Amino acid sequence: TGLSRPQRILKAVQKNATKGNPESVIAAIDHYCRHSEWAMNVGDEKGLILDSVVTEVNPSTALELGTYCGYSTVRIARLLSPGTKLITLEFNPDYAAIARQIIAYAGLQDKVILVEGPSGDLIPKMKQQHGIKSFDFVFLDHWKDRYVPDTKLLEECGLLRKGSVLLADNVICPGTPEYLKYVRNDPRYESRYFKSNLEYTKVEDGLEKSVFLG
Ligand SMILES: O=C(NC/C=C/[C@H]1O[C@@H](n2cnc3c(NCCO)ncnc32)[C@H](O)[C@@H]1O)c1cc(-c2ccc(F)cc2)cc(O)c1O
Ligand SMILES: [Mg+2]
Repeated sequence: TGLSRPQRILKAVQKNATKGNPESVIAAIDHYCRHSEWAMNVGDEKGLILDSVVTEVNPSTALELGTYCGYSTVRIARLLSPGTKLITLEFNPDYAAIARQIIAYAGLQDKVILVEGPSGDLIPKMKQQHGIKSFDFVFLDHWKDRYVPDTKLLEECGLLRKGSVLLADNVICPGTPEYLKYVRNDPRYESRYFKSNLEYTKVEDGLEKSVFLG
């Protein structure tokens, strides 16, 4: 039945990007998804907001929920200081295999730890498996109905500290109403909405940045 969409995205990277050049990998995926076929990457517009928050936080420890093809993984990892790593969780082995190749093509394999499996099982293992005390930065971009349970799990596992920053994609489209209620009503969070557009479209979407106050 031919190639999958992630496989076609990988081919576009191999054809149009320069090995070891993360900017060219990002540009190749954005060009392909804007002009050939849409895919659920955070994209170039929301990607600039992601970049600015990652740069501001300059995290020593970072977590991404939902790798998919690794587009936002590359965006985040390219901005990390030397010696720091991004842990990204992906439970679909086919997507994980593509993401590994895209991350490697960007030359960022040494800055990324891609762990295959469901976040619900993996989050409680972060301390003992990866020596994580807490996460400075978390990017939520997996199933939208999992943002609240996984945020609560991060709290319960003691993986958030005073000042940890959560950045959530798609809070308008497809939408995460429960999550917005949670972080906007809980006094332990200071939240702010960054208005943007759904990747590669003119439809409104945005990112919610929430600082855990401890
Ligand atoms: O649905 C969207 N994203 C989901 C991402 C899922 C990826 O994350 C992986 N994943 C999911 N849950 C978990 C999990 N844990 C939870 C389960 O145990 N643990 C580990 N990995 C997980 C999947 O395997 C995928 O790789 C979306 C849609 C639109 C959209 C907008 C408008 C439209 F018209 C159509 C679509 C736009 C977007 O930017 C979007 O992000
Ligand atoms: Mg998304």
